[in-house]
Amino acid sequence: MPRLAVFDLDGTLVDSAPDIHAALDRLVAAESRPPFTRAEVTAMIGDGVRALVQRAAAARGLAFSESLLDAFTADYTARAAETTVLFPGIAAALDRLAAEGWAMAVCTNKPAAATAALLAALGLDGRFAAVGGGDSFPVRKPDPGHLLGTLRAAGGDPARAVMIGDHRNDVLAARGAGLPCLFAGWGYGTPAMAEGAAGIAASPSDLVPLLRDILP
Ligand SMILES: O=C(O)COP(=O)(O)O
Ligand SMILES: [Mg+2]
Repeated sequence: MPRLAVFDLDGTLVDSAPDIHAALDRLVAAESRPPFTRAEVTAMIGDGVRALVQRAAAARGLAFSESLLDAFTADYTARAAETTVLFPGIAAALDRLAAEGWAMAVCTNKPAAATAALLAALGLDGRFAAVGGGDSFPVRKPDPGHLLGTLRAAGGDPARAVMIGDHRNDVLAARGAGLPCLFAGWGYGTPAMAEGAAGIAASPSDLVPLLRDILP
């Protein structure tokens, strides 16, 4: 069975904060509220779209509602790939892992529809053996069931798999599932969130050697 690398999406494979930021600004501008700073936005990413919109609404004195969530989700899904790109070095790392026989999957708290649209726009839709979105299973990260469900869909073996992510939720899901987690230090998380990770990759160019160390 091939080794499996399970990647988080936002802040790990893709720099999606600019499009998330733009969509949040459009949402609150419609309610005559001022825009966000990038730091405010990246601190709100990681627990899925409902938590994101709840945090954004609270930060701008708006009442959270299902219609606010639906408005954000529809707008963001349609425009998720306007400025979002892979972090520099990710394409080369994925190519290298594929060449070395690794299988790959995505486990993200971003809803599956926006995830699929984004991966297709980036030409990555054929790359992954499975994509587990934030609404693909009854649970999501930090619940290990999200990671284990994605791993199972990818046909992976938990003893031959590594999670790579930039948030505490990625480390917690991996630990709960009994997998090592490699922390993506270039993402939106803070250094404290790496606690419990098997290692920290400072940049995407460190990914392949560190993954080889973790799973020879
Ligand atoms: O949608 C989010 O909140 C974060 O998504 P991620 O799990 O890909 O980082
Ligand atoms: Mg992330």
